[in-house]
Amino acid sequence: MATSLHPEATRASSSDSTNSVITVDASPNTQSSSSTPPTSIGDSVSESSTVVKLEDALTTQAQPSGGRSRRARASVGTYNVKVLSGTAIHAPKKYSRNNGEADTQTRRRTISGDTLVGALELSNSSTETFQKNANQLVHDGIDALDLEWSVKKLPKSRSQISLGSSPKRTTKQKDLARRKSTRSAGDKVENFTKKLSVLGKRGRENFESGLAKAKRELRNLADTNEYAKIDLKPVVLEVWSRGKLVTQEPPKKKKKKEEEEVTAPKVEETKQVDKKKAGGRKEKVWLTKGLYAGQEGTNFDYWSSNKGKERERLQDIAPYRPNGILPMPMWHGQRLLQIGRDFKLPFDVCSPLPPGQPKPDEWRKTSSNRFVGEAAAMWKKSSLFDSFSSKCVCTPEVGCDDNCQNRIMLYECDDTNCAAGREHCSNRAFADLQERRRGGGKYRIGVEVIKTADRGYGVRSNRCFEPHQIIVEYTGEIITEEECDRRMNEDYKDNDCYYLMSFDQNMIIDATKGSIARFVNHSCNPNCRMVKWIVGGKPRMALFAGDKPIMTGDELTYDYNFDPFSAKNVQECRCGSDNCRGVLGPRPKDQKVVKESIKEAVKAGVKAGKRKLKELLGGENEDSDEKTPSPKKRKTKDAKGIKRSTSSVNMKVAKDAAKAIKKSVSARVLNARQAATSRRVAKKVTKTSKTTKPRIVKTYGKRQTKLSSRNSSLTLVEGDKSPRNGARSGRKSMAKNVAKSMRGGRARTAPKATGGGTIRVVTGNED
Ligand SMILES: C[S@@+](CC[C@H](N)C(=O)[O-])C[C@H]1O[C@@H](n2cnc3c(N)ncnc32)[C@H](O)[C@@H]1O
Repeated sequence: MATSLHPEATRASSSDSTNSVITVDASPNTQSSSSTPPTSIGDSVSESSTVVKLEDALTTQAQPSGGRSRRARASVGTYNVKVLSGTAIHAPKKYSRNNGEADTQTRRRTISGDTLVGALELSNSSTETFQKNANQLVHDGIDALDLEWSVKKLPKSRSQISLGSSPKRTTKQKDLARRKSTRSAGDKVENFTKKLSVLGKRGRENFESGLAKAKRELRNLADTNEYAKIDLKPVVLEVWSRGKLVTQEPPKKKKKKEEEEVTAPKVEETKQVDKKKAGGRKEKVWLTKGLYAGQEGTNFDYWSSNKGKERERLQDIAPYRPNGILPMPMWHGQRLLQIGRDFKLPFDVCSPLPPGQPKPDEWRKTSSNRFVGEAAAMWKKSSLFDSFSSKCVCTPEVGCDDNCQNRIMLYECDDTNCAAGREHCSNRAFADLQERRRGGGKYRIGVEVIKTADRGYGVRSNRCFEPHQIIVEYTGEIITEEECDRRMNEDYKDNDCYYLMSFDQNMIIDATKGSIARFVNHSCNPNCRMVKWIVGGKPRMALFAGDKPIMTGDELTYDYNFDPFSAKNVQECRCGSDNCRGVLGPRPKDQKVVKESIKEAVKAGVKAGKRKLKELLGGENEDSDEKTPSPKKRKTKDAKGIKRSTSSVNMKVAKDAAKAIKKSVSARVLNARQAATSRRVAKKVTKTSKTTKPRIVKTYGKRQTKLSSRNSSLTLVEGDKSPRNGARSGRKSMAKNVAKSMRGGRARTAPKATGGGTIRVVTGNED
């Protein structure tokens, strides 16, 4: 039966309090089991005298507390001597092994309480000091050993203990570490050991052995479950995963978040559940739905131009999906499906024309100009030859840009006339062309002949060209006017088609033997220009891209821009452009005149009528020598017969004048209409003349009127198989006209005037 040394100790013994240090052993000792005082001397002798003193002391101390303490005092005789003497630890184990808990408690008692008390009991004789010291020492011991912390709180294993020293410790672990250090080196322990020095040898031995045991116990307890509430798992908030630092939220924060999530609306919850896997990681949507899953569509800017029904139609094909600064490739595909666009494969991917295309038989190709007959000698003799020189003053820093003098004058730069140098000069189109063609091949040459549906042969591009880039040179034989006439009358007399272009210094390029450029057709909305340049002191013609780039496969065209000498022979244009003039050449001048003539006729008629009216009225005024009265005055003043007759005469004159105006206006309108009708008839004749052979010779010629114009003009002479004389006379007149126009051009010469050469093409109809 267990009794307590102190009323508090009694309470403690009945509880699991960690402070219950001085509880009495529950050993079945008969002496101690008896609640009655000792009846024999032996009994009393067996008890230490200090026990009596202790009893007294306790009694003295317990007296003021009343009856209960008395009972406690009465039970003093039952104190376990072993316990008090500090030998209880040597008691047989069977007495202290009722259960695990009791065992643990027993061990604890043994370590700190009983031993110390026993030691004190032996060494102290004074009851009061004993009491004080006992209490003090017990408390100090408890503090020093720090047994107040629950062993349950200790880590379960040594490895877990070592975690406490890791750089990232929890507060609990830190606290534990602090306590440990206190226990090992604190002041309390120091005081306590000082006090221990007053103990006797046996007491010290007991104490030391107890301490050693305590250490062992602690080590053992480290592996028990008693270290509860300490994080069993290592607290790792940051980990490296697949080369990335993954920071986990601290548990507190996580808990808080979880609480918030619980209160959040259910919809969000379900969303998160969708996104998250069981492991807590986000589900990779693209694994199941593809890389573009969840991507928003393009902003569909290209729809902005489509309004109304068109937009509705497109909406039906695929619903509008807004947003997206840079649409993903798939939306480009969608755009293609919806809007559609002409896709042109580059030439090196797709050969533009299938094999077996019809080729012009009569064409003999040359890639450079060649003087024939007297042309070369005449060319050199010309005083203008010396004028073909220019020097640019461009610097290498700036290069030959748009301000290059040579460029403005349509002179190509070369090593002799360029100040910028080859590397910095961009005014060498012909040299570039030569370089490009040197390797040969369709792509480098860049053009090929095609057969058009209704315009004979034509030329199309085999590659893309930048705006203003040189495409192909117009080359042929350079002949004099006389030679041109001879050829037309003799060599080409049976030809349907002539390729003669007025060139320079009264010379003509005959491209019958010439470059592919001769096949380039006319368009009222062309994509190219034929321009004459001075290259190395010699004029050369070439086809250049227009203001827009040219795509692979585009048919190349330029504006023939020829000026017909006669309105009778105009060839119908089949270029098919929106702004087609209807004829090969500029819009006939009298077409504009028609409108103007009507207007002018009306104006003139009105003017004439007014004049007549004035004359009538003015004559009257002159006769009277009076100031012209106001109509009111006159009314009141001249309300007589003469005046009346005068006014009636005036009325008659006015009527006549009005009639005259009417007549003249209607006559002029009639004239204008007649003119228009005659032109329509002439056009009809021309159309029919195209289909019937032999044809009338059509002679056109035009001098370049715009000095700044880079476009060449074309003189077209359609082949004629009608009576030779007529044809000859036609050709002669054509040659004269061309020569005249060219001479005129040179007379007013400015270098720019040479920019547009006069082109004269002699062609037969292949239809
Ligand atoms: C210099 S050739 C062009 C090559 C010619 N198509 C051929 O097969 O040799 C000019 C002639 O081509 C035809 N042509 C060119 N452009 C035309 C167009 N826009 N409309 C109708 N015919 C055109 C006309 O018959 C014209 O006389």
